[in-house]
Amino acid sequence: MENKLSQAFYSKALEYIPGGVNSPVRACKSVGADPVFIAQGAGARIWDVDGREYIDYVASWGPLILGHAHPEVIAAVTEAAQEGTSFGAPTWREVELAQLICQLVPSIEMVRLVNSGTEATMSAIRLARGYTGRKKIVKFDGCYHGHADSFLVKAGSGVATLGIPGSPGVPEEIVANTISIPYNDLKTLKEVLDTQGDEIACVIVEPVAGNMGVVPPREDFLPRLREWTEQRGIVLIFDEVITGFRVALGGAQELYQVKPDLTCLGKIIGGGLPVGAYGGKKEIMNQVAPEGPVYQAGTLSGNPLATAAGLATLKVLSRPGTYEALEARAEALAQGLAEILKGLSLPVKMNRVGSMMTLFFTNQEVVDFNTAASSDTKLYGRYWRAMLAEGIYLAPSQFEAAFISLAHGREEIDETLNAAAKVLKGLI
Ligand SMILES: Cc1ncc(COP(=O)(O)O)c(C=O)c1O
Ligand SMILES: N[C@H](C=O)CCC(=O)O
Repeated sequence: MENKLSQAFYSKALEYIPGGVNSPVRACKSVGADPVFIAQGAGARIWDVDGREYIDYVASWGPLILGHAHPEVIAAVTEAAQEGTSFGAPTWREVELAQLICQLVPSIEMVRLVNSGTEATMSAIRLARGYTGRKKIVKFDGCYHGHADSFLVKAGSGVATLGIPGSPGVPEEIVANTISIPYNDLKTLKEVLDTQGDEIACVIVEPVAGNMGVVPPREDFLPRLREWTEQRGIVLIFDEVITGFRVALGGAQELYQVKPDLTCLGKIIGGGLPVGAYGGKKEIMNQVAPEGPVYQAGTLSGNPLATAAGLATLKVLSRPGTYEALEARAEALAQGLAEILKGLSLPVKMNRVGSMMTLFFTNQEVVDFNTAASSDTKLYGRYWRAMLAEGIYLAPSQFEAAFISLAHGREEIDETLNAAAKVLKGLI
């Protein structure tokens, strides 16, 4: 594979950027490859700096649900940029975006915009602690909530990919207040809530896990979580940074009909520009400064370009039939892959919720991090490299999701299935 320019950029990057990348999973270490440097994207496709074309299932790790360089998003960002890129003062698009989020996400009555998913989750747990006057937080093994100190305990995504148990630099005193328990495990959850409930400020959960690969919630997991936290005055936080506007217009809370107290958003609401948000019940959100005492701020928060891209994206997503179209494409891909796998004796399990899916290279049903971790990551690496050679760009880790966008049409799905048929046969 001709990749001279990617190699040259990577060599230079290694001199100036730790590991040559600005986020660890991009380094492709776990799939035994060097990163491909991307030059441009359009619709479902991207091109690397050496001119090779790929069908993209990373979608910037989820934000690009409309595909790359969607004309309405580009027009909105261009118009906003011509008016000025940042003011550090209130602007009208922030209010429009906040209103739209409150209208579309069932549990959100008020929302604060920030610059990343990490800022959103970090601020949400501070708010939950401030509101309840309690210190402990509960999270689930293999879920990833960004890289704030409190979350770097048995975390998913790059932390799981690189096999890092926690992180040096995170004080023990901080993570002593983080309890991490298995996903989908109601028995352990009940025990923890029964024994430590009055010290617990919040439970934070990915309502569909995406950062240990895709793991759907068991049928009673979210309803019990809601019921038991409410009974104990614990704030329930849905981290919908991936699932927000992905699995339904109103996110996982709409899909599963469970309302959290606070919701964290990011990715799609920025249409590919840096953004995050946390919102929920007015009674809790009113505790945020300057209305209340819980401090949180941001120089670029509510940025005109990011809010313009987010508004344009949400407007397209709000059109009738959008999620049905997305589901049809994802289902076609999933069915095609299932057909291919049926004829092969490969240890592969597929998990999918709407337009997010993962092929786990294991014989076990994947319901939590332990079962996800039973995957043969070396085999995934072989699959990834062979798919890349066929022009299919997948997440360079077993513990991530593949994202289907509205730009993935029949042509892209068929090309992907042809490649997968060839590659999966070659793995036997
Ligand atoms: C569920 C979830 N929460 C939080 C984050 C953190 O978001 P960001 O990378 O924008 O800080 C991510 C992704 O990185 C995520 O997938
Ligand atoms: N899984 C992460 C986010 O969802 C991947 C993004 C990153 O850490 O670079």
